[in-house]
Amino acid sequence: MEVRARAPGKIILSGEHAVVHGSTAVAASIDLYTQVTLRIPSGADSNDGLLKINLKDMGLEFSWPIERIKEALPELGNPLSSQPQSCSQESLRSIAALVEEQNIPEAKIGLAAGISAFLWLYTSIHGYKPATAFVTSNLPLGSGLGSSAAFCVSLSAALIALTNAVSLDLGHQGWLSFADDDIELVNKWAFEGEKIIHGKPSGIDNTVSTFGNMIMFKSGKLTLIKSNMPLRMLITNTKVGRNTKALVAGVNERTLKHPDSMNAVFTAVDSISKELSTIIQSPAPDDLSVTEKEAKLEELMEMNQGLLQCMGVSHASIETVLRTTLKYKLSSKLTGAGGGGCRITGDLQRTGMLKQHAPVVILWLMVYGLTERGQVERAKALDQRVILNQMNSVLSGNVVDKVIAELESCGFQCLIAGIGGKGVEVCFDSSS
Ligand SMILES: Nc1ncnc2c1ncn2[C@@H]1O[C@H](COP(=O)(O)OP(=O)(O)O)[C@@H](O)[C@H]1O
Ligand SMILES: C[C@@](O)(CCOP(=O)(O)O)CC(=O)O
Ligand SMILES: [Mg+2]
Repeated sequence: MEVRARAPGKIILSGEHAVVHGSTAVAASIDLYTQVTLRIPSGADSNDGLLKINLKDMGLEFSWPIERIKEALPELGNPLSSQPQSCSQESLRSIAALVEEQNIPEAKIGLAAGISAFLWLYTSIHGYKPATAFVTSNLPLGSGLGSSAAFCVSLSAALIALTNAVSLDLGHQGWLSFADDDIELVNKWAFEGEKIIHGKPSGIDNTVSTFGNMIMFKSGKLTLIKSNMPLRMLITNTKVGRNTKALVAGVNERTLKHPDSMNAVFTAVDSISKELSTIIQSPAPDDLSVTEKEAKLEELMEMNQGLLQCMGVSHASIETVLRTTLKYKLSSKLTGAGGGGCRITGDLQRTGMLKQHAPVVILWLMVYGLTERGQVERAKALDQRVILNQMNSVLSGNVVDKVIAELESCGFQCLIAGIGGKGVEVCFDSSS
């Protein structure tokens, strides 16, 4: 039996961190994916009695004899794929021991959290069957683009697809979406994996990776957003080390210290996210209102960035990007967990879960109408005369090309992402 699953990364347009404390956030899927191929051998082909995970991009493979897993996690003998289970502290300790046995290279120690999530999800859904999971991704890990969620969602989808808990057309050629109830199950399992990687996730990342599109999310509930504006994002990767779990814990600590002030910050973020989603969804009756909407979105983004600074999750490298884009009158904000302020605490330090790893932070800004591709789209959407006026002022400096060149000269990486595409899909057809 073999299946492939792929799930997208995401950007958070507003509300990261505050969403963990109950505020509204807005997020969209991006066109970068993690893909998991799961092979469960049948009959004589026993896979040497091993459970393996092969991280193809990194050239790393980890494996455990099934007997060793049985001994470490004896309570998982009767897996219930239709009932997502949280990993208990006791199981987490046993999993940490299984991961430690693999001697993950020190430079890649951040992978320990992902490998732990794999062991929990696999054994909870399939029990003690030998199998191999192959993983590839074009998302940078630990960057704010939701690689942890894309990993958990694609893994959960592949695992669930090979059970009786869902009904999928095995003869279907090409990529296939789940039915409504089944996709909820994938999302719930993925959330259990995210808990192992993030500690206290809001669930926004796994939800947007599962359902795709653009979503508004608050306290576990999602509302799909239909954007009436073609948005494109310039994403800047500062390549500064950080870890979501540590940053979320840092915001929590600050909230315990200053509950009233921090709650006021979270309330302000809630209003920003709601206003942002209203603007994105409102119909654009004329050309001017599109420009006005863009200006308002930029202002809201700038306000959200200020509040993220209040939460203590900005970083000197992020400030450098903000200053650089501001020179060109473009606002930016960090997306995802942010950067800096990593904190290592005793118990978790042992498992390597809180150490810094794959070093990147992402920022974004709207580039609709400012790149050549954006201008073509704007030309389709707006009156030609207005476009020419706008293009003249914008093109005189070719703003986006200049800002990209300057950001890259600081050592940052830039990419333009398409947003709001499909969520998780599976494929049983090895030819596509
Ligand atoms: N393709 C992958 N293979 C293995 N582990 C992964 C993969 N993608 C993500 N992870 C796990 O998720 C961690 C990064 O998650 P996180 O700190 O939340 O940042 P982000 O979700 O923004 O990329 C990695 O260090 C690793 O443990
Ligand atoms: C900071 C947070 O809001 C988003 C984290 O995103 P990422 O793991 O940095 O991609 C945490 C969460 O919502 O679970
Ligand atoms: Mg994450």
